Amino acid sequence: MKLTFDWIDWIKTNIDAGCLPEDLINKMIQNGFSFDLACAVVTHIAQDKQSLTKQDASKILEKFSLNTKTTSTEQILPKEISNQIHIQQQQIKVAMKLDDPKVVLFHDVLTAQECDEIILLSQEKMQRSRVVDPHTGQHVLNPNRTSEGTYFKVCENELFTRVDHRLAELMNVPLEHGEGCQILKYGIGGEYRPHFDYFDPNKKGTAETLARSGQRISTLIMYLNDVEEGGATYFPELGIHVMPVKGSAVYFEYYNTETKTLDPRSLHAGMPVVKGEKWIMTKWVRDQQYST
Ligand SMILES: O=C(O)CCC(=O)C(=O)O
Ligand SMILES: [Fe+2]
Repeated sequence: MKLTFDWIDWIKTNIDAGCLPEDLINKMIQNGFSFDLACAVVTHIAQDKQSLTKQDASKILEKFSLNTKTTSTEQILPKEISNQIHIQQQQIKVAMKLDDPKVVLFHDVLTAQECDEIILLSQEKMQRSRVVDPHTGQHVLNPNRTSEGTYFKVCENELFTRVDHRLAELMNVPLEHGEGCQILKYGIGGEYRPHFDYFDPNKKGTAETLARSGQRISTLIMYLNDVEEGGATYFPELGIHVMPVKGSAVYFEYYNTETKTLDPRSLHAGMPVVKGEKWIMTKWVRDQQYST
């Protein structure tokens, strides 16, 4: 069970009303919290007799979310209680959030200038996109993915040092768990048919990457330009279309590190571009340190 702002509020209200800490701890355990976490949070709040500001509650949430962060993908994005996330100088806006499965739409993850700079740097080194063949593990051309692409190693230059650190903080994962950002460009008719970002553990070709860097757990797709028509990222199982807006991004999770289960509801597609072109940047995150 995940600690939320509402739970902190509930504990404080009941402590102030004279309830016994033991009763609150029991209630939390009944709701799926671990004994250790329930004890730690209730004791912490009971010790402070002051009134609790929203800022205090956020601090408590951060402190105790960190303790449990790596045990479950539910712990990703602990700062989502707010409609804004302040990272570096960037004021990232939380525009929409689906709890289960977790899908979050962000605005202003990248500045317009960063988007333009990334496109410019990528233009020089574009290649037709390849996918990992699940049978052989080789990178092969695939008709399901009619786009051109390139990638930048983690912290490859000054721009990506800044951006990769920002994305690690936003996705609440260690920098080293992120793959290098991948850039894709789709022309008219270009698309990426429905697929999963996680690796099928039953396929021979994925064994090597799974053994080396672990499973992918989450994705952030960032839109580097406004597409004139078409080009939405579509989640058919959820009925969600994310329209490309320059600087915005869609985040989604699909691997529960506690139960080791993959979530097929994360099926998604890049819909065909009808007018204009579409540029995106994707960050995939592993459950272990990523190495090539
Ligand atoms: O083009 C899109 O909107 C989807 C891209 C995608 O699925 C990916 O990069 O994994
Ligand atoms: Fe994808």
